[in-house]
Amino acid sequence: MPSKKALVRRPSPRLAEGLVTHIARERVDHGLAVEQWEAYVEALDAHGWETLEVDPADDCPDSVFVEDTVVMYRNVALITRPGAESRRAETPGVEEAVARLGCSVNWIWEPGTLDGGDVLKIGDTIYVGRGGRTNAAGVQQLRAAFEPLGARVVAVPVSKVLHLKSAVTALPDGTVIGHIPMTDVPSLFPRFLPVPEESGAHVVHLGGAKLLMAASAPKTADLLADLGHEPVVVDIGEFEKLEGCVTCLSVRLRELYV
Ligand SMILES: NC(=O)NCCC[C@H](N)C(=O)O
Repeated sequence: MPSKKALVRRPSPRLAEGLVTHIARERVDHGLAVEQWEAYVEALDAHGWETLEVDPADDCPDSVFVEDTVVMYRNVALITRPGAESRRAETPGVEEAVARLGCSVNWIWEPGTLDGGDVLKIGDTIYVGRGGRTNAAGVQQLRAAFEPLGARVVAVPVSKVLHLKSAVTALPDGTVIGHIPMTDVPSLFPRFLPVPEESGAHVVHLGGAKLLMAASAPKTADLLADLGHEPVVVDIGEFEKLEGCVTCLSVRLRELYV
């Protein structure tokens, strides 16, 4: 059943201590980050998404990146076991939120690790990045959770960026977009469109032709507009300093059974 709800989570007061793995640490302006987060939430609201705030996890610096804590397929919520130990305390609040929404709940268990940012769904194909945060046991558990429901799980290597979706996301027609220098094996995707900027690889389909994108990728926004898409641009610069992107600041719930 189609639904248009999105989980978001207010930035922790400790946001500036968030993990940084592939880039140099830069000072995060907390006040500006909160303003950017509010504008991001407003952009979802303005395009018909009912945003639901998961209870804040103030002791968890990276908790705003809520996408990493749960993977949705149909109305099943797979609670992850984040690859970074400092992020594991983020999951109980998310579990409670999805259970309240009537989702069936499943879990990634030790020794599995999996971050939601490593999971890209295109129809019933679920690409999963095996990289710094998601291990082989996590991939197997993802398969076991969703293949019996009709999904096909395709594992792809990720070595150049934090998560699979730091490298690639998909347009509404299923074309995968990515910045070639950050993508391990572009040929694994049946239709691949290279984009000129690293952050241009990140889009959230808001509905219709609208694509939520970061302000840091103006050339890619022009490219996508020229192909008939309608970029909706938000500045998420403070989150990009922590390797965040537009995809990881929300979890879209499109198939709740209500
Ligand atoms: N899915 C995502 O792209 N998540 C971004 C997580 C950034 C956070 N600083 C982390 O390293 O876990």
